[in-house]
Amino acid sequence: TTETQDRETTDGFHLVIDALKLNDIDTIFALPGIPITDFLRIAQADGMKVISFRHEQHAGNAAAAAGFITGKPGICFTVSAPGFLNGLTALANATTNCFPMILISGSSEREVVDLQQGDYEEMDQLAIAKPLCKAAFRVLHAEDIGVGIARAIRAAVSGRPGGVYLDLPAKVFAQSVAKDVAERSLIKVVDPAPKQIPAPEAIQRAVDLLKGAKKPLIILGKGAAYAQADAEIRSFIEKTGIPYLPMSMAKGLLPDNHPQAASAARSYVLAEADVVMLVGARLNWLLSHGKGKTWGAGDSKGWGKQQFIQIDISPTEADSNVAVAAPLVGDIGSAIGALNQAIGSGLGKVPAEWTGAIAERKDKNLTKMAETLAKNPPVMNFHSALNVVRETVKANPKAYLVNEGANALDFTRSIVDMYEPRRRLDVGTWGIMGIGMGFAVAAAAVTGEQVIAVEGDSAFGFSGMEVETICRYNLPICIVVMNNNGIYKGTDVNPRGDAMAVTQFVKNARYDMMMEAFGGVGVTAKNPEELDKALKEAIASRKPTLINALIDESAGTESGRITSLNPAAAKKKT
Ligand SMILES: Cc1ncc(Cn2c(C)c(CCOP(=O)(O)OP(=O)(O)O)sc2=O)c(N)n1
Ligand SMILES: [Mg+2]
Repeated sequence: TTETQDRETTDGFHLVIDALKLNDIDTIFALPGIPITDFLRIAQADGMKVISFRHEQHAGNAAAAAGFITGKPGICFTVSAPGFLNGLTALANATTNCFPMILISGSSEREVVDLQQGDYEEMDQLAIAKPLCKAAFRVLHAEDIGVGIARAIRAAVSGRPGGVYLDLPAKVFAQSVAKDVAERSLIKVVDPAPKQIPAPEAIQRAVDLLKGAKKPLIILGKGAAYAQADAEIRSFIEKTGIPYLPMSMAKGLLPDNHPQAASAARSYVLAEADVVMLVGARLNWLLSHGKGKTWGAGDSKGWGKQQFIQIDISPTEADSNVAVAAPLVGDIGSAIGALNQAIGSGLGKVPAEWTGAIAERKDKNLTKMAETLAKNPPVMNFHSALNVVRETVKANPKAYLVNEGANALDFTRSIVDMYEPRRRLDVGTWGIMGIGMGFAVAAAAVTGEQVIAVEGDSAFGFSGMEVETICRYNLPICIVVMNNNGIYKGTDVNPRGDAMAVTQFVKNARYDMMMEAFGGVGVTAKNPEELDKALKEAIASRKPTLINALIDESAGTESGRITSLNPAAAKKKT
């Protein structure tokens, strides 16, 4: 009878949930629809936290950010074909950022897809996902769900973390499986991200290089933040006294106002250092590929005089751009731990000429910044607005700071200091717009902490509809839209005058009303005092809030810090 049948069988829906729960995964970021709606209902009824979004890209971004924050793969569920494609951008971005996430999409039946018979939302999703992510698997039988989830978890977090795709054709969910078979089919993954211990000779080679350095520098990448080896890293930096530069999402590993922080003398230390230790930082475009003017080389393709030590989980990362004199392959916790072991109480004093020269430039630049921040121009600009955010984050160091835009990004990165690890979530290696609300929802949902999202008005537009998601779950997120009426600025001109210029938006748009539309708090801030008051109220109330900060539309530059990446516009034909 169905009674006995129920007692003895389970199904694919429940096997997916049991496999995730068995591996301590309790949160799913998703957008319902055929064939996953009932799965999401059952998961929610079964006690999983299911956060349902308005566009799959933001559900995927939330999964990626959850992965970066927790070290466990974030889970994103989408419908087939168009839903899957919407999730792909987040999956590819997670893979580029080395954030662990698993995109699980329902898909059409293999026999129909492979014969191209025109199924509902027919697409060969596995083949399309493969080149864009770290690993991709498909499960055809419910009793393989345990293996599928286990392999996806291990692939997402072991070695270099990244995005994994898991394809579940619709009928797998409904397949029934005898309970005892189901029990045996589930896998609790043992040690999904095994330590990779660096070889002693690699440690010695690095120590010898540092010992001989006159101008050593450490660069901390987001990999160093992700590693959650915070005490080991801090101890190595303080024991050696070596100046360090945190890349954007490594800010806060040590407090940005730490005496050895060299960010305020960034261009000087990159050009002048003689031995540079990269910790979870790749020598990609963000570090000018390790060559050219940034590194003190005469011509743009020339190599500087630096000798590089590179701590990376992947043995093939070394020499990707310039020679690496001391590759240190292993997980960052093990590598830094072994280095701390090898150096005992330290490496001897860093030459005072070097630390003195850095201090001089830091003081000069910080004094100049303080003067700029102290100005209170009649029309609020990035500096006077971000001075308020700077003080707010200093007073709330555990708050997560989500940040995207161009000027809104670059000025926030240099003006708003971070004091705790993994609290700054931004556009990452790709410099992608649209991560804002997905990252903010993940940070708030996974940690319960206050989130402050500093958004360019263009950047906000990519995920703005998720304001409804934020209100629906009543998340402690305060969005500050840096409203300068456009992409980069609001003053662009269309020479024909028959339409707004291509980078302009509606003047003084009322983004705050979007938040009010869904029951949140909307505020317009015309000056720093109003911005400060609204931020304080948002943090005190922990209510979803959007502050529409009106910023001087002529402030800032095209593309912010990366203006030089714009191809030179063809000279106008005279
Ligand atoms: C997905 C995507 N689309 C477009 C871009 C190009 N882009 C875009 C569209 C930016 C928005 C800049 O405008 P904003 O209003 O967000 O910031 P500011 O006005 O403060 O500079 S920054 C940037 O690199 C991108 N990086 N990512
Ligand atoms: Mg703008």
